[in-house]
Amino acid sequence: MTQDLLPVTRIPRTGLPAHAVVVGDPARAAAVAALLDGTEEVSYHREYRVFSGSWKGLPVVVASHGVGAPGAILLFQELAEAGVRVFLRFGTAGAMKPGIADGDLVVAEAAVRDDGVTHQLLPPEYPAVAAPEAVLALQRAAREQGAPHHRGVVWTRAAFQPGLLPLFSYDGAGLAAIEMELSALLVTASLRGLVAGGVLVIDGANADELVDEESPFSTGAYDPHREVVAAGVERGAVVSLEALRLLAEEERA
Ligand SMILES: O=P(O)(O)O[C@H]1O[C@H](CO)[C@@H](O)[C@H]1O
Ligand SMILES: O=c1cc[nH]c(=O)[nH]1
Repeated sequence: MTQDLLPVTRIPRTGLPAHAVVVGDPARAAAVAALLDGTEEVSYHREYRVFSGSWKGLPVVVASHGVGAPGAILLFQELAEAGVRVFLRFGTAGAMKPGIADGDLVVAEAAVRDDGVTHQLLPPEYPAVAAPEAVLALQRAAREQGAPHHRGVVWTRAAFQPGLLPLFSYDGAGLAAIEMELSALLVTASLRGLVAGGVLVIDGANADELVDEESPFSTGAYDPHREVVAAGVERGAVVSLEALRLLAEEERA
């Protein structure tokens, strides 16, 4: 008999744990999953690679959603259909504020909904906010792991690089970091009464600031392939899993 699979990601409709870490890169999903006990690959279809296992006794899902919110939201929706109730996005991002260094973590309090998909689903006034308990669990886990971290509002933006049209600038708005999927996760969770948050490893400055005048498609110093970023990713993986454990502990209390 064919297993009952969800249509886009091909994850099973039932039987997944309720707590999930979601990441952009399928290779990062594998690296986070390698930290679990009893890791199993659940499915791997398109960019959506899904593992299950347990972190200090807590059953968890680790899944990749690829680059960009229109594709990522399909994973978030199907994981929610499959019974995931608590989501933490563990991604990479460009820093937008002085004092936030490469390899540091940014715990998101909210996200600007420039994601390229949720405006087709909801009025623009609908907020993308992280669950306060997720913010506090991530902050506490970062502190306990000794990971340099910050809290702030994140800009989720569909365009990674600028093109010919001028992009709106949030200069002066105090945003902490820029990435591409978080607001879609936060909105998905709010609409369904689920818990979501995000923690991002800084892999350079906002790519917009780094474009080489002579090569409009160069992202200059944007470079996620450095030791300082790899070290941040290692810390961030543990911080994400620990934060899920703290959230589960709080749910039981
Ligand atoms: O490292 P991930 O989780 O993919 O996150 C960031 O990296 C990608 C862009 O390089 C986008 O997906 C962005 O959100
Ligand atoms: O989406 C992203 C990720 C890293 N750096 C950026 O500038 N943008």
